[in-house]
Amino acid sequence: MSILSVRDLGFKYTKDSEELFDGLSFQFAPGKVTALTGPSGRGKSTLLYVLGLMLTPSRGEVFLHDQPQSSTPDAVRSKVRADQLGFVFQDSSLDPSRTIIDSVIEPTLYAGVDRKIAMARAEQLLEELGVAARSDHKPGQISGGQAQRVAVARALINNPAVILADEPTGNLDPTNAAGVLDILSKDAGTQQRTVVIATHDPYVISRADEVLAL
Ligand SMILES: Nc1ncnc2c1ncn2[C@@H]1O[C@H](COP(=O)(O)OP(=O)(O)OP(=O)(O)O)[C@@H](O)[C@H]1O
Repeated sequence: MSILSVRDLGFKYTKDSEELFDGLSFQFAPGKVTALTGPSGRGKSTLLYVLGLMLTPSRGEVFLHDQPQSSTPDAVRSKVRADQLGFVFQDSSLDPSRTIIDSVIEPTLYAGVDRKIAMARAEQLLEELGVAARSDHKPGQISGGQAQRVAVARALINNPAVILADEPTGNLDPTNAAGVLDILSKDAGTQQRTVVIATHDPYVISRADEVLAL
């Protein structure tokens, strides 16, 4: 069974705009990290939004656990997103009024996880990502690179089947970039999680199990 795949995929932002993805068919390998590469403007970020069920393809289909997703009602898609997908998006800025730890556990509220269990997992993830000491701080009090690692913890908190990440190492120095990739790829292997990372970073590409070039 496949966790995440696309078939004959095309997407247009408007009726008259150029179609992206050229009828792409691809199965993302479960338990593996796939780097999504390609020249600027080819549609890497857009593909993450399509895979994340935030944009609907203009042709073809996205499958999660072999189930087609495009024609499902919005409420079902929201539930699938909350339960099965984790996002690390560049523009997913953290809520400035919440502490880091509250930002990380927020997705567990929608999934109905016990707060104590959520807190313990959040603390463990933050520690693995090297931001534990700052968990009671607010986003304005941490650096861009720390915020990026908090976003990774937030994406992993519900143990999703799929992680979709847009340049997750963009603000990080090589040591921290390696740490983020370690946690993403370790989790991919042990949890059979499918990880898709849109990136230009040669280091990320070299660490990925597979590469999909758009
Ligand atoms: N909201 C939008 N409305 C209309 N066109 C858009 C929108 N977002 C992106 N595009 C266009 O869609 C194409 C793909 O953009 P996208 O950001 O997915 O590319 P990318 O490969 O991720 O680029 P980069 O590597 O520069 O981040 C581009 O031509 C872009 O201008």
